[in-house]
Amino acid sequence: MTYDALLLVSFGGPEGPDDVLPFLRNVTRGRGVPDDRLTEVAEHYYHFGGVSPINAQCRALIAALRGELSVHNLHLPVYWGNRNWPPMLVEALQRMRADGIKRSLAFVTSAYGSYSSCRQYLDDIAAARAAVGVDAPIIDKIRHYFDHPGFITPFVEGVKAALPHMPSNTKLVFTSHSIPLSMNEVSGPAGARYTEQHAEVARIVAETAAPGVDYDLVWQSRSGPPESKWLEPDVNDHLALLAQGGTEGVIVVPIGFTSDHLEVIWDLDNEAAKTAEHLGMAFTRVATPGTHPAFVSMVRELIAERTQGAPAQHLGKIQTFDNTPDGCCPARRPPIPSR
Ligand SMILES: CC1=C(CCC(=O)O)c2cc3nc(cc4[nH]c(cc5[nH]c(cc1n2)c(C)c5CCC(=O)O)c(CCC(=O)O)c4C)C(CCC(=O)O)=C3C
Ligand SMILES: [Fe+2]
Repeated sequence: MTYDALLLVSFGGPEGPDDVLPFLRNVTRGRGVPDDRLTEVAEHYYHFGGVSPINAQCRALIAALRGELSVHNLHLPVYWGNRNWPPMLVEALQRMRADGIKRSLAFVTSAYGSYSSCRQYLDDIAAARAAVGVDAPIIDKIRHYFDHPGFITPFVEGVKAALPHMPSNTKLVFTSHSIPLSMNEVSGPAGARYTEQHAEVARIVAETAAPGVDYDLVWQSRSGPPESKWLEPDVNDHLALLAQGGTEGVIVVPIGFTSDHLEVIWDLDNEAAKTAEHLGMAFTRVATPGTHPAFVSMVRELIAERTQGAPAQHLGKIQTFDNTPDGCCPARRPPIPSR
């Protein structure tokens, strides 16, 4: 297959205080997220002047990708469209159509399966194509890359660099975004793909970077009404449990995320770090891939998989698809049970 463009698809985030509430409404439209939760999350954004770092991180990734592609003599224009805040997917597809793009690969800033981390991106791409209408470019999403060396390596390096500075009784704490249990249950053809893929990443990073050091996989940033069941334990509760058991330090590894956006700089660097401080534990948070050269090269390698049949690189042992087949994760989001 040949492609004439690469489209970066991301979440989007507010770029000033006036953007915060409209952005939150875009994200949670029809989702049953209570107002209390929105007010609380708005405060997290206001703490940073209403600016999420995610758009700047996308711009940095695009700049790095353009460099990477041109160094390798790949003349593929790079476009950018977000799901929830400008530049929106629709505008990106309109620009692509105006530029004569017929068929593009899409790299999504989420490495895993599940409705929220994969299918929702596909749904939003499909909706944007429908909105653009006739001659909208065809978009093929690049596969889940959770166990690609380019995603794993930055976390491995981060853990290795942190370990010598930590107390002897230190544990690794892998974290990702919590999702409703109902969403995890229907994720992937056999269910629980989201948690399985994360467990595999935690295992690979731990065994490579810190053999013999205990580790756990926990969840953060849960949303929805308090009564509904989401993946647990929460990172803060887990830190309390570790402290009770005599753990003196934690290396928190945010494997759920590709860049240091708000879930990382607020929910971990602020909330979880404070929790650790109250508990008297040393705390280090490892960087996300961001624009790490291995991560940037990974995108080029994933393109080569699709265009030149380059062998798929997988460090993990679980079966994954090269691409998301139609049957994978429900095309309609499983409802968050409401109160
Ligand atoms: C799995 C997952 C990822 C990782 C995969 C991926 O990266 O896509 C992710 C990423 C992100 N989530 C983000 C922001 C938000 N997520 C929310 C709400 C929700 N997230 C969910 C899941 C995920 N979210 C779910 C099931 C909800 C409940 C509502 C719904 O069913 O949709 C809300 C509403 C308020 C709240 O309740 O927190 C906000 C503001 C940002 C931007 C950060 C920034 O601005 O820097 C990013 C990268
Ligand atoms: Fe989210």
